[in-house]
Parts: sequence; structure tokens; C-alpha cells
Amino acid sequence: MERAGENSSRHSTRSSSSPMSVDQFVSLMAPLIDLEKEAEITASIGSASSKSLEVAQKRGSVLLNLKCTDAQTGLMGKVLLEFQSNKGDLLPAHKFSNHDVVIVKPNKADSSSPLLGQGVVYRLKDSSIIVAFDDIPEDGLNGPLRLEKVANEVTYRSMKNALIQLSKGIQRGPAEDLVPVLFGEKPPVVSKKATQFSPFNKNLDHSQRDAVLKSLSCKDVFLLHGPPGTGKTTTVIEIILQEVKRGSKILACAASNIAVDNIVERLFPFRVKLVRLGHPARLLPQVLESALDAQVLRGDNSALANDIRKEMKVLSGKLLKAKDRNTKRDIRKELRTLAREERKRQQLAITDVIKQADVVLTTLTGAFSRKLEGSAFDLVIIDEAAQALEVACWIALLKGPRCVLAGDHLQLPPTIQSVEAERKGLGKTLFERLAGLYGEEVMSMLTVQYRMHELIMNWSSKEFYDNKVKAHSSVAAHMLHDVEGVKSSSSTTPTLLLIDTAGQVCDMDEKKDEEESTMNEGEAAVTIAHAKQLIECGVQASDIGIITPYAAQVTCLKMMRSKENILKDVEISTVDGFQGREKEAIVISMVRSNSKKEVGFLSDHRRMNVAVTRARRQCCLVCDTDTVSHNNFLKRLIEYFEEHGEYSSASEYVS
Ligand SMILES: Nc1ncnc2c1ncn2[C@@H]1O[C@H](COP(=O)(O)OP(=O)(O)OP(=O)(O)O)[C@@H](O)[C@H]1O
Repeated sequence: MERAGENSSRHSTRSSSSPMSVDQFVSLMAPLIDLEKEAEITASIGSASSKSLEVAQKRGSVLLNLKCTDAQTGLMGKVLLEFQSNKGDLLPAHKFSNHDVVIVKPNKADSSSPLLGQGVVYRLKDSSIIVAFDDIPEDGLNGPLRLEKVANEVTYRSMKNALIQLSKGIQRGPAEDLVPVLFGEKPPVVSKKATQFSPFNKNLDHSQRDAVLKSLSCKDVFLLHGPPGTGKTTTVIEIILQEVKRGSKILACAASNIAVDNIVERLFPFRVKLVRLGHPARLLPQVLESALDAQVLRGDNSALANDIRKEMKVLSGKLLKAKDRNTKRDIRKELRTLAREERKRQQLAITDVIKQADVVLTTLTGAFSRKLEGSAFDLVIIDEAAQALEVACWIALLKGPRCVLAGDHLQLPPTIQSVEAERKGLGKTLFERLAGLYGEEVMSMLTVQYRMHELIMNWSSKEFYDNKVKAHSSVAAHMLHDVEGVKSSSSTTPTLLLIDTAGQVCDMDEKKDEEESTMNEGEAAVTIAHAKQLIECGVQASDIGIITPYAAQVTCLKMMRSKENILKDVEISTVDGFQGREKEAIVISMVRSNSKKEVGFLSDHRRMNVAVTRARRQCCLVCDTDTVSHNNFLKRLIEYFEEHGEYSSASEYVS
């Protein structure tokens, strides 16, 4: 049972966390990373018996019986292979996502048999999956194939390496003065001298300007706390521009590729000298020109390396034809010299590009790249820091003496597969830890939000942000029926709408699917019915998002969506999968409805914070108030909707 008041202490920005030493941190984290890796491997396929392959396919980690339907080269020398189901229909539900590492094997090959190739998921469609390979697999692509999701070795290796660096005690190196501050052994220094700056973005609000100013004054660490929709990335961009103007060299990172690309795109108009590191298949097409590979190809050293490769090709031909031993020996010697020279030129080409850039952008794992070995930066910026594992942050942090972390520890933390690792603290983020350790001293919170009607925001502001976040006048009163083409009706006028499934005669109880995830078909029907009403009133389907905490409910909702063409463009996702996104209208299906009044992980405050704050103009909650009100936090949410919104009964939506 939760106690009254639990909420306020849980959400305060500064909790009394006692500092952890570097050694304690390293010995706590090293085994937890192993546990997480094991959990990821276990989630993929166990053995290759046809039964376990079927099970793995049901779990979503394997796609069976595929055929390779297309091969294209492009994307800086990568080969793009397209796979479709052998039957030519839709792919079954799966957990492959863009950028995952996958292997391709003959459909029935056992687990120890060699793979045909390993690549990176490049595009996903309903009926096919495109994978980028470094080389085209030599043969074996003609028969039936399977794709398996595999653990990304590099992620774990890079985190382990960061821990090794930390455990060695960073006596020297770019981060030697930063490490003691981040472990509470030395106080952070904030310059008292007022720093003036003239903003590049003239629209920055007062809280964004204050944050930039504070960031420029912090000598070691600065935390940019950005509640939903408050322009966290806008502020990060301004910080980068001000730092470049000061002459700083910056390493800008985030946990996900999409967040890194978002920064790259938003820096473009300012003509900053930047380079984006990363596998081309993981980058958005619009940022490919900034990719390291593309810039290296344009450099002089790369042209020289190319000439050397041509020369080597000619020599290799001669070697094949040569009969005389001495001639062969001489050619081999020359080839070795050329190979050394080619490697040197390649490396120089890379170093040149990195040296010339003011801002180097990569994911946290990408910061482990050998291409950055020996590079030091004046400042490391990590966006989405509250969604990144602390160990992952250290991969980048070891490269500079100062850091700026941007995020919101009151939204969802990183996803962790291993229950044990999570319980033992793998998921506690550096952002959260530092907010607890130093609080306001090194932190600024953005307080004007540009997304939500004020009624949607106020619940979150009160529960999580001490009532400090206010809606900007451009959004404070915007309504769904203000959108062009939308009719005013009982479905479109409420900003907050509660649809209650409690006490229904028809079946609105939850049940479990095969994977033990919870679903509620009756509630899903009501949710879909409301979305349909919105569309009938002129709301664009693509302006509607349906979100739910449970994966099984996502599948159930998607099945219902597939039956009605007008719903095609309604997005359906888990809450976790929708973090960082927004829609004009959001419908939340809460699922839980049971006589024991169990609410499971609905009670995770941060998940509900994310769910509600995805909505711009309307937030609709579909739930069994009898069940969910059993939890104090959710009870307050229901009461807020009852007080400030419209109430309707589920019976009005189902015949
Ligand atoms: N000072 C401002 N004036 C007007 N609009 C702004 C301002 N700052 C941010 N915005 C707008 O608010 C929206 C959110 O901004 P941004 O993408 O920077 O936010 P974020 O906090 O990173 O988002 P999220 O909540 O998804 O983390 C954008 O449409 C942006 O243009």
C-alpha cells in the first residue's frame, strides 16, 4: 500500500542520496551489465529445434521462412537485402526494430551452424524487412531463410571498457577533474561572474535563457531538466551554439540514433562544422551528408588511399601470375608496404575530419569508436540523459572535463530486460543520481511548455514539477475542434475525457495472453470506438495516438484497427514506445480491471506522466475506475479528470 505523501518525496528534485565511490560504482555495475547481457541473449533463441524456433518467433526475436527478394548496393558501400515472408503475406508480429543487429541463416540451420551474414536493420515495412550488410553473403540466399535478433556485442563491450577505465582511476586523461565531481568527492564549481550571451534563437523564453546562462557558468557539470514539451532540445542547440562561439570542441551524444540525428538536423541551419559518427544504416537519410564516412570519402587522404588500393590490385594480379620466387617475395614486400600506407592514409583521413569539426555527434555506444581514440573535447553533452544507463554515459564522459546532461528523470528511465539487474540498480540514471547529489546547485528546470492545453499540463505540473510548469499562451487554450476541418461535438470538445468501464454488463475484464502480458478486449473496443468517433468528426487519423502500458493490449488494438480502413493511420503503441512523441488527441487504454484491484505497473508514476503528456489538445482515459482508484496516485488522476473534464460510461460506446 502506498502512503499519503509518498508522492511528494518521490518526485522532489533533490533526494538525500549518499555519494557512491568510483570503486563501489564499478563493482556494483560490472556484474549487472553481465546480467543484462544474459537476459538479452535468453530473450533471443535458445536452441534451433523447430519447436524452440517457433517459440522464438512467437516471442518476436526470430523471423522464420523468409525469402530474399531484393539486393541493392548503396549507403556508402553497404549492401541492402530485402526479406519477405515465403508466402508473400504480412510478416508476423515481431520485436525487430530499426538499427537492431541481426543475423541471417538458412531457415532450419542449427544454432552452431555458420551464419550467412550479420547486418543492421535498415527499414521495416508490414510485409518486409531490409537489412544492411557490409558484404553480400556469398551464397545460400536462394533457399528459405531466417533472421535472428542478436545482442549487440559492441554495446556491452563499450560499457565494460568504460568501467575498466574508471577502475584504473583516471589519474590522467580528459575527464580526470570531472570524475571526482560526479562521484561527490569534489564540489562542483559554478562561476559567480555573470556570463552574458546574445542568443542565436531570439525566441528563447526566460527559463531557457536562464538555463543557457547557468550552463555557461558551470565549470564541471550542468543538468538541464526539461519536463514534457518545454524545449529541451531547443535549449541544447543554443548551448552548443554558444559553446562553439566560445571556441569549445564538443562531443554531443544521446542514447538513441534518432535523438542524435535530431540534434544534427537542428544544427544544420547554423552552419556549424559538425560530423556525425555511426553506421550509415542507422542514420536518417537527411543527415547522411554529415556522416563521417561521407566526409572521409571527400577528403584528400581518402583519394590517396584509393589510389594505393588500385595499385595494390594491380600488384595482386601480378603476384598471381608471377612464377619466380624472388619476384613473388618482392611483390609481397611491396604489398605490405602499400597496405601500411593505405591504413595510415585512411586513419589520417578520419583524424582530419574529426579534428576539423567543432561538434562531433554520436550515440553513447558510438563514442567508444576507435575513430575517437586520442580525441579530447572541451565539453560532452548528453541529450536524453535520463533515458540512458549511467554506465553508457561514462563511455562519452571520459572524453572531456565538463558535461551537460539534458533530460527529465520524472519520465521513463531506460528499459532494462533483466529484472534482477534492474532491482540491483542498473536502471538508476546518472541524471537522477546527480539531481539527488547536487540538486538546484547545478540544475535548471525549463518551465514553459509548448505542447499541451493547460488542463492536460496542470495535472502533471502539480504531481511532478511543484506546479512550476506553465503552458505557453499559444497552446494553453487550444482545443481539438479548433483544428481545421474538425466539427465541434461531444467527442471533440472535451480536453480531458474519462470513459469509465466500471460495472459494465458486457465483458470488460482483463486477461493474460500467452506471454503473460495483460489485455482487455472489451476496453480495447471502447477505445477504438472513441477514436472512430473522433475521425467521423473530422480529426485526421494520423493526429490520433492510442497508447497503453501493455504489449498484449497493443496487439489486440492493432487487430481491431486492421478491420477498419479509416483507422489505418491511427498510431498504436506502448507508452514506453511513445516517449518523446506527441499527437493532437491521445487515448490511453489502462487495461487493468479485476476483482483483486491490482494495478501492476500502472502505478509507476513516471509511466503515467509520459502517457498523459503526449496529448496536445485532448487526453482521453479509458479505464475501470473501480480497479485503478485503488491506488492513491491513480485515484488522484481519476479525480482530476472528473473535476476538470467530461465523464462518460463505456456503455455509450458499445452496443
Ligand atoms: N521558446 C520557444 N518558443 C516557441 N516555441 C518553442 C520554444 N521552445 C521550444 N518550442 C517548441 O516546442 C516544441 C518542443 O521543443 P523541443 O523539441 O526542443 O522540446 P523537447 O523538450 O526536446 O521535447 P520533448 O518533450 O519531446 O522532450 C517544438 O515544436 C519547439 O519548436
